[in-house]
Amino acid sequence: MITLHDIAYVRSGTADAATAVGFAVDVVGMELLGHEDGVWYLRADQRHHCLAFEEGEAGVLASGFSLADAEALADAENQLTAAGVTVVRGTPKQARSRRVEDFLAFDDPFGNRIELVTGQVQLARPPHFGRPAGITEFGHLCLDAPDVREAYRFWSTLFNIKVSDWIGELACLMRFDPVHHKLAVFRGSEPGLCHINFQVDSLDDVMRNWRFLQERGVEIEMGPGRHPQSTAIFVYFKGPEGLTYEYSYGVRRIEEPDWVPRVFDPSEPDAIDMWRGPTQRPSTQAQLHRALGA
Ligand SMILES: CC(C)c1ccc(C(=O)O)c(O)c1O
Ligand SMILES: [Fe+2]
Repeated sequence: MITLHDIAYVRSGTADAATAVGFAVDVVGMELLGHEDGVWYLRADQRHHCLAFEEGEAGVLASGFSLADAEALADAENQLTAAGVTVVRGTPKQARSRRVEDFLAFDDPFGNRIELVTGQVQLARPPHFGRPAGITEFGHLCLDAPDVREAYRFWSTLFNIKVSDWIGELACLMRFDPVHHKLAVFRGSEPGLCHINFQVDSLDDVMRNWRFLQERGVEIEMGPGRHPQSTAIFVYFKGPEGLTYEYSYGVRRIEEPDWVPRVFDPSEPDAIDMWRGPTQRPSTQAQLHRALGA
């Protein structure tokens, strides 16, 4: 089993770096750490970067996960190869571009490019945020896949991944540490990045960000709302070239060794946002009361 230590980064292509980077700094609130050889590095926490824009065609390029060390990386290569997964080792130049010591790359069963990295550079100083969005850390990434159950089988058989909750066959929320999820898979017709999440420091930060996004005319995709799964309060919004960002606050941790994943019904209005729950008395109760002359 391959032991994932943490999420590392999302690497995304951009045909318009100025707009993509400008949004990440001025709207999302990240720090532009710098750029080199056509790659722009955005920072949100101790990581050197958690979002890299690479000049070229727009669209997600890879999602990076960190492993403990070189031995773990070599072992991962052996396990993936034994499982019939084609593995490509990164070159020193490519590793430098990712600010990691070493890495390997492979595709999940749907064509999502995954990179396992060691020695992701960390910076001691706190980020110089583009604006005070209250970001505390890169929280999770959500991939698209046509078959969520198959995605779960892939991740849970090869990695230290457990499912925390299901939203039917629509989404799978997975963890490899006590955080409710750091990897999610959402049903989509094509591989891709559903969204990138940033944790913020307070409920006020979610709501202040929502107001800021509205005033900037940013497309709000969903929320503010509250996820019944992690109980986090969230807002999703659209950035340039279709990159969806999510701020959320209050993601729960799962400390119970005997946690049993729940299955939420995606046909229910409150499956993703518990604030969309019924506000009226269920019609059956109302009918019953009327019938009883209450
Ligand atoms: C709808 C998506 C996949 C989703 C569902 C639940 C949570 C959560 O409980 O925090 C998310 O962060 C999501 O992005
Ligand atoms: Fe999310």
